[in-house]
Amino acid sequence: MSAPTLGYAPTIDVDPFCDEVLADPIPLQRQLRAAGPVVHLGSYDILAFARYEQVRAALVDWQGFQSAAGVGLANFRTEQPWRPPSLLLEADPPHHDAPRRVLQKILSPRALRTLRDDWFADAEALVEKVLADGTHIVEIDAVTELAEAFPLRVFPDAVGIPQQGRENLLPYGDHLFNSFGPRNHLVEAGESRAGELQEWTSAQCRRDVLAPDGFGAEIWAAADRGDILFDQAPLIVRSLLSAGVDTTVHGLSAVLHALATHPEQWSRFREAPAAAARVAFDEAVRWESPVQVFFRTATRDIEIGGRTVPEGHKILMFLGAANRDDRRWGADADRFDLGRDPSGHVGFGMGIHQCVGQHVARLEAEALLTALARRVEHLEPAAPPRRHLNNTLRSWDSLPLRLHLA
Ligand code: HEM
Ligand SMILES: O=C(O)c1ccc(-n2ccnc2)cc1
Repeated sequence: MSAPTLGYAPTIDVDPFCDEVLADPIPLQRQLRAAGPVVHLGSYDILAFARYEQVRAALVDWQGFQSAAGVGLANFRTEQPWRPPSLLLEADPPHHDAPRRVLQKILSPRALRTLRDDWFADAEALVEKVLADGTHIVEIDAVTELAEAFPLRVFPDAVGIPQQGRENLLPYGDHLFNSFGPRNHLVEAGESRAGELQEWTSAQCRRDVLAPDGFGAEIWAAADRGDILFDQAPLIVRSLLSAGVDTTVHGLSAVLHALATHPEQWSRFREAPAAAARVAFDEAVRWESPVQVFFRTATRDIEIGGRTVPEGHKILMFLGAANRDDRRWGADADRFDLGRDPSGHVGFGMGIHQCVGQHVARLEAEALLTALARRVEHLEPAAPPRRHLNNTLRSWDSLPLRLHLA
């Protein structure tokens, strides 16, 4: 790679996708932020941003830092994508515009209002089921029994896919999020099933298998209206199946872990759960950043942070590091604090690609946390949690909790 033409970027040789960093990225995030506004990652020979200012600047500059060459390490200008590129995540305007407009309307807060009562009732039913076999104190694994169970109970039905094969959703999403990183052992472990999972996922996007009243059918109806092309409809349904489960599973795990390890915050939360639920979830997304990183590709030589990113080169945005940058969040950036205003965090991205499913995620969190607040007076870790390793997602495999019932 030609050296940047202006200034220099300090090199850090730590591999951000090695198991040790994936298990605990905080030390590397501190090192990257301290090194400077732009850092050269020796292990991949690319430039990276870990400070809030540069990450935000790159996210909103979609003309300078494009998504159409892929938002992972692989550069679609020179490498074949492992699956047909996303019409939203891996597209730039103008191609990005119509698919985005269609999903934005289908997943808007107003459109989700029709689901609110059902999702709140379902969250209560799930919490009752999980607490049923306990007396005053119940021990659970919050990952499998709550964080995975709730999205899988409500989201596939909301999309309208058949019951059969829904257990494929989590492994498909896990492989997808691994595939944004380098081809390491995590990607290799998922490759044996990748083809089968991709075929199953694509088969769920056909109009004839989708329920008549779900998000999937609404996407096909947009094609009937001419808002999108008919051959775009299945790929946009695929976006929902790719994005809609793993992300919320790990977002819910993040907020449950945060509240369980900050008991004073849980008491505060229970005083006004409806209002607190949204702040708690966004503060957990800032603090934990379930989606840790995304890449972009420079469309021209771009000056940022006093350095130049050469045209055609990939850059890596450390969203998690930006969300804990004390230049933006103050000296207590590392503290999970329900008294903070987390707005402006980049856990859902920023700009034209900002998460179009964020309102779905927030509604799921609000429903589950409100149901728990009603029945659980105190929650605490029952045993050390176990991290789930993924090239993009920060999450847990197991979160043993002890719940003291109200
Ligand atoms: C806690 C849960 C979630 C987190 C942390 C999250 C995070 C993100 C981030 C960081 C981006 C920006 C990607 C980029 O800039 O390249 C994004 C985009 C996106 N998200 Fe999410 N997401 C979550 C849940 C969801 C859900 C539930 C859905 C679907 C129902 C969804 C659908 C999408 C789509 C389609 C995009 C691409 C938008 C575009 O390119 O215009 N996400 N998400
Ligand atoms: O279109 C796709 O396949 C796709 C779109 C968005 C995500 N995503 C990432 C974070 N939130 C959602 C994942 C996959």
